[in-house]
Amino acid sequence: MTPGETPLLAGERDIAGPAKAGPAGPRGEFREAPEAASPSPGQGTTRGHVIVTRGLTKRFRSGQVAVDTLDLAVPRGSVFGFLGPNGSGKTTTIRMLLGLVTPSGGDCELLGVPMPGGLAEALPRVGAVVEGPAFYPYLSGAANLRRLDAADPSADRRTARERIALALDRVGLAAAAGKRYRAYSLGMRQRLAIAAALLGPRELLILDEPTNGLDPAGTREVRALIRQVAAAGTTVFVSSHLLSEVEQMCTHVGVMRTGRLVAHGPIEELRAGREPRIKVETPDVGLAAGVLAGLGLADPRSGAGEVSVALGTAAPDLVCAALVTAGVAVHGLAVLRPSLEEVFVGLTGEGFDVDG
Ligand SMILES: Nc1ncnc2c1ncn2[C@@H]1O[C@H](COP(=O)(O)OP(=O)(O)OP(=O)(O)O)[C@@H](O)[C@H]1O
Repeated sequence: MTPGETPLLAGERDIAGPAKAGPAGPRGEFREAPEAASPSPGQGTTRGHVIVTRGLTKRFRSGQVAVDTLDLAVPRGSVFGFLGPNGSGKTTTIRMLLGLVTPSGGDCELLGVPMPGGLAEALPRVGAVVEGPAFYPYLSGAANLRRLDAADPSADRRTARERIALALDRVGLAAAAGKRYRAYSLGMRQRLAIAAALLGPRELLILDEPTNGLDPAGTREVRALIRQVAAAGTTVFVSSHLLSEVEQMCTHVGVMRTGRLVAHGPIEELRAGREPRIKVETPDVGLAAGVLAGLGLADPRSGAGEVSVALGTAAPDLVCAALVTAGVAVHGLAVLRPSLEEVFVGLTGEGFDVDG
């Protein structure tokens, strides 16, 4: 959210879609940007990407470059985590995608349609929880959705009732549909915002920091909902400043830092790109190190009462057996896989605030 901007509802990040706006690879290899060449606008649909940007840039009048030559490609069917610390340009990017902010340079394409020219075609197929109208505290969840739906010129009046019921059901609020909004928990409020974004069939759901300000229970609710929405076939593009959150729910990730994309690709490939290590806890560090070296395991690191090496393709049980056979007192043995954070640090050369 832009500094100085006030949420329409206290304590909450509002709302909803269909993505409103004024003029508003499949599993490729994980790599560092900018070498990760995105498909050109116009290639998005053929390559199965729902969002494609090329050189997308936003320089505000103040001179601030919020987004700097962004090349992004979001595969259809993914849950794409748009990760970066506060102020790294995530919201500005989303606003440009939805036609809420005019880019200063570059191109973007939403669902295969060049923006902003194709807004009218693309936006009804996109749900977004970025900004928008407030929910009314004294109206029920269902009544709030009826108001939003009635205000959407692209929505079909004849199907409103069933679409609203379906949306409430999808977010698990069917039983609380008649309850006043002000009685909703923060998690329920955010789920209602997502329901508002799902009032029609959407190919893409864009969520800007959907768990911001939520308690752990609300966060879990929203995460579970995102997984469900994705499992039902909607691509989800979700921004977050929390690495652990992205790691838990996303299939792909793009990492922003000061307006630039510093890495992007499938999370699994990112993890797989790092070699596991095996750590032995033992009072016989020297002896253990010798055995591990004898097995051809490289990159030894010794500490007090422990030694670790790169595991490579060796089987941990055989390593353990070799240690024991050689007389090493094995007090503990663990295969360590680097956390995503460690991988990012390796890729970007620095870490960032993962806990918010
Ligand atoms: N309207 C604006 N005018 C001037 N600068 C802006 C404007 N909107 C955003 N910025 C600046 O652009 C940079 C990127 O902001 P943006 O909101 O896109 O980041 P973000 O990653 O979404 O962070 P947050 O989660 O805190 O919103 C920040 O330095 C911000 O202060």
